[in-house]
Amino acid sequence: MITLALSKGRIFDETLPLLAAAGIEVLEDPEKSRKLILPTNQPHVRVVLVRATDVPTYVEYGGADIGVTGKDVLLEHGGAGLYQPLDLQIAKCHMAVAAPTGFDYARAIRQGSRITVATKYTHIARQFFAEKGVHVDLIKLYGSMELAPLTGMADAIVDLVSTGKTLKANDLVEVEHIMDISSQLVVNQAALKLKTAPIRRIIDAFTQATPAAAA
Ligand SMILES: Nc1ncnc2c1ncn2[C@@H]1O[C@H](COP(=O)(O)OP(=O)(O)OP(=O)(O)O)[C@@H](O)[C@H]1O
Ligand SMILES: O=P(O)(O)OC[C@H]1O[C@H](OP(=O)(O)OP(=O)(O)O)[C@H](O)[C@@H]1O
Repeated sequence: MITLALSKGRIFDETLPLLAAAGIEVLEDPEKSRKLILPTNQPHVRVVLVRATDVPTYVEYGGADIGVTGKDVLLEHGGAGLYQPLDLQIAKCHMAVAAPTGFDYARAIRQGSRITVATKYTHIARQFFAEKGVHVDLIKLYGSMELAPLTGMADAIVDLVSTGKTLKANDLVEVEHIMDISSQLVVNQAALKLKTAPIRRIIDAFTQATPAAAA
């Protein structure tokens, strides 16, 4: 049995065409079913639905053999013990620093001021500001980061940006591009040794179906 960990929403939706390329069809719609283990047309392949932030943990501890997870989640998790063979080029966005228009971020940085930054991505933020030599107080949040500067709790945020609509709707502007983000295939190292052939088949099919491989 091969167990694949996915999160509901964009990761599940954008992984479906890759699964199709591997001849795998998920037999139930996660938006309609309350099941957490979904069968596929291949009796030896199943999908488990977990929180996006839990995908690396499931794969690390063998709850799943393989998984699809954002680079953001992977960097926060640390990626310990995970084989990362492929950037799938799906769920693309970027990590950015954003601030209210009224906050002169460039000036604060120039003057070496200490700034308060709210984010779900504390590892990425800490490393980014450390490399820039910026003094930051980080406030860990689990969602709705945009609210922090609007309520006066933080000077800026570190969050994911795709269309920029969320920032715009909350009167925030992007002031730094930290890194491009896409989703990665992650594999449990022990599973790769024990189930080499079926896992390799999936990696190869996904590789063929990703834009990078086609280019
Ligand atoms: N607006 C976006 N556009 C494109 N990709 C995105 C966007 N937001 C997030 N992503 C990517 O998709 C992944 C999954 O995001 P999703 O919104 O499904 O989960 P989440 O709500 O961040 O996680 P959790 O449920 O664990 O809090 C993220 O880790 C990121 O890599
Ligand atoms: O630049 P945008 O296109 O507005 O996307 C950015 C938003 O997407 C993510 O959130 P979430 O996954 O909750 O948002 P979504 O699923 O509604 O895009 C992220 O945390 C931002 O809030």
